[in-house]
Amino acid sequence: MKILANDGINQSGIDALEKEGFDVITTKVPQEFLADFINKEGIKTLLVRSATKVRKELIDICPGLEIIGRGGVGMDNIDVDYARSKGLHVINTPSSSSESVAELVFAHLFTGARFLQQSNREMPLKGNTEFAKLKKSFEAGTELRGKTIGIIGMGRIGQEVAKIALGLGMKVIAADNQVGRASIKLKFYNGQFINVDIETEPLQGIFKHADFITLHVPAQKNGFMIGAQEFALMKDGAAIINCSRGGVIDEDALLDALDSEKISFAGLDVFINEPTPNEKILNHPRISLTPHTGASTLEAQDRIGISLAKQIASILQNQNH
Ligand SMILES: O=C(O)[C@H](O)COP(=O)(O)O
Repeated sequence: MKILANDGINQSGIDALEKEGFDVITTKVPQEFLADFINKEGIKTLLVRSATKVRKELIDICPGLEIIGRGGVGMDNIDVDYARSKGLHVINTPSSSSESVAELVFAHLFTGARFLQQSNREMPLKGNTEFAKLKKSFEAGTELRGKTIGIIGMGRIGQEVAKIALGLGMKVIAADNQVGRASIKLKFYNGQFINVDIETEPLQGIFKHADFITLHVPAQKNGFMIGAQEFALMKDGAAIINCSRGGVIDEDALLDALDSEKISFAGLDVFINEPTPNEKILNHPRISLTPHTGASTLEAQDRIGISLAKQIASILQNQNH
């Protein structure tokens, strides 16, 4: 049985699938030729990350498709309900990349707090001649320890962020519109068991008290979650990190908030359009940028590949019984 992994899959995933008897094709087929390829090659399982779109139209013209697998968390690139209504299996790997995304949040936080993006841009240009001047311009760095991080969205990734933050000595506050006001139990093991309860609170509390805000929510169906109004409610000099979905933050409002110094810095892994054509975002000295690489670690991609292989094998096993 042939599997097309159109956005790639790590070797561990390929090995695990081949062990189950699959033939894994990793050729990247452009979106416009995808349906033809699937039909011609008799592909029954299509694996994607976030780049390939699996919309109703594709599902309709590929009647042989049986399984759509998303190697990752967000399924906004797949018409999931429609696919399921047509009897297709749609699977994803919701817990495989949480740690990697959480670590990237802190990469952006440390970057912004210690001016790493400016250092990395400016040192090659003027590092030798203006070393002392550059050093002086980065003197207002801040520690994360002792600061308050506001986590919006306390799912798997939000909880991993909370654990790292606590380890760094930060105060954690959180909001989650799925659970409302609730107590979320964090369990972690670092050679000793530690249990910490986080009480979620309304968004307003996060805006008012957080020094750093990080977003861990799905793609928004009803417009931006963070726009000019929300920035206005934040603490002066707060920072914001978005490693969730692009449409969550209004990019124009973010640029205004940065330029008025309301917001000290931002870290963005996701953008309204990807790749982003927004030159102001790309060139802003106080935005740390990554090209949607939250889940792009060897470890996360290994776990993703193995999880997909296990789920596919189990679907087929159930079909054969
Ligand atoms: O939803 C996800 O899992 C992340 O956004 C990662 O997307 P990617 O697989 O395209 O890197």
